[in-house]
Amino acid sequence: MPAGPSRGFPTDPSSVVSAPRGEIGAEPGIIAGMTDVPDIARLRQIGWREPSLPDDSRRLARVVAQHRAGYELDDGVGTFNAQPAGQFLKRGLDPSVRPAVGDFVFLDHASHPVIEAVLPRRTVLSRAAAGERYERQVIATNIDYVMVLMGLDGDFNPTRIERYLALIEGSGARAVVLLSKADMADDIPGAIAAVRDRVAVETAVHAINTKDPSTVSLLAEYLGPGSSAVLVGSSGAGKSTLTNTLLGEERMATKAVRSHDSRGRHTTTHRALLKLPTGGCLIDTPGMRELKLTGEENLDLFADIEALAAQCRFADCGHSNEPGCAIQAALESGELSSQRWRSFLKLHDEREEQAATLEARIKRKAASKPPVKSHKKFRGRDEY
Ligand SMILES: Nc1nc2c(ncn2[C@@H]2O[C@H](COP(=O)(O)OP(=O)(O)OP(=O)(O)O)[C@@H](O)[C@H]2O)c(=O)[nH]1
Ligand SMILES: [Zn+2]
Repeated sequence: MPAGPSRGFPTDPSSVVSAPRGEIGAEPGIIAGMTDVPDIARLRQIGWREPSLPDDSRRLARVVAQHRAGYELDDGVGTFNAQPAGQFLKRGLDPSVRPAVGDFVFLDHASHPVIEAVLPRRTVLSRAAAGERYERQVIATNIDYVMVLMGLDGDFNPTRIERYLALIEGSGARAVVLLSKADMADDIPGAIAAVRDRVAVETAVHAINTKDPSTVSLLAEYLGPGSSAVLVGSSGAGKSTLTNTLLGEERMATKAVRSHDSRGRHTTTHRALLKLPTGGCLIDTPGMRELKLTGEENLDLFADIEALAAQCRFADCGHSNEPGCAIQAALESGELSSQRWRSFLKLHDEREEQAATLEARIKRKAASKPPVKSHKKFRGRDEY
């Protein structure tokens, strides 16, 4: 796993994706009526980890939301809207270099600010996206902790946790598993053991009651100054309730879950960067809330299985009844649990299926003549 939050923020200016200054919307002559450059303490609250400010006179802010019409930013003083520079609107540009939620960006000083550059990202959460090419869609950047929330009620499903972790793997962010509704569970140690069986030893697993204010102190180690976290998990898992508890106030609408399947209604309609009393921040984007498998997750979590498979006598072994199958041997000896093998197969099948769908879509697209599109208009990523 790549280095986590302790990793420094790269500030090598040569790696900053930059648009030529003043290319679009710079509106020379309009001097912004802006507040002072925010100090480091304010930036810390929005997740700035560097000991100092970058040596650049431009305004620094963080992207907290992306709308069809542009971006919403927070500079530690307040939120405001901004447009991307022309550089980011070019057709054919790899979408992953466009500003994304979580990015620190440089802006010009115009009254209608323009994002001129995206600073290097310390972590990138992304998923595959269907397009003319096989591309990555950035979900959020510069996230230190992804808190995977799962209720200890009908929602509890250790296999799903494994799948979330596969998605987080490789992002640079660390996963923290939070088993909510501990106050309603009968067998907490059993549930924790079931999860522990499926996650890396270094992954933290906590059982919590999201309504209990003492969870704040339990989670404080992840949410200190300069830290950025996101909460993910299925609807009804308790993300909004936990957010309220962490904020110490009722900021998010929560609704009772439907009793037949323990799933909640999707009650969250906004996305934002929330500054927590513990000093860190929570990025709350609907797109993050239910991470979906895309067909491109890496299967590093199953490196042991890949290693076993490499020992099979035949390179194209189907791992069923081929002679010299190392997987079958490991299943027989108990070295590999059948449950873990089934999880691997499930994830693997899902991945293949998704990849096939994506490929078919790309082929269909290539076969049909591309429509004439205007590339002048800013077209944001679809809202979720
Ligand atoms: N007893 C108990 N109830 C909880 C806990 N966490 C959440 N709930 C309840 O579960 C329901 C759903 O919680 P939410 O916080 O709205 O869930 P969510 O994950 O934000 O759901 P979406 O906004 O739909 O994604 C609410 O009725 C909460 O009061 C917990 O730890 N213990
Ligand atoms: Zn085999």
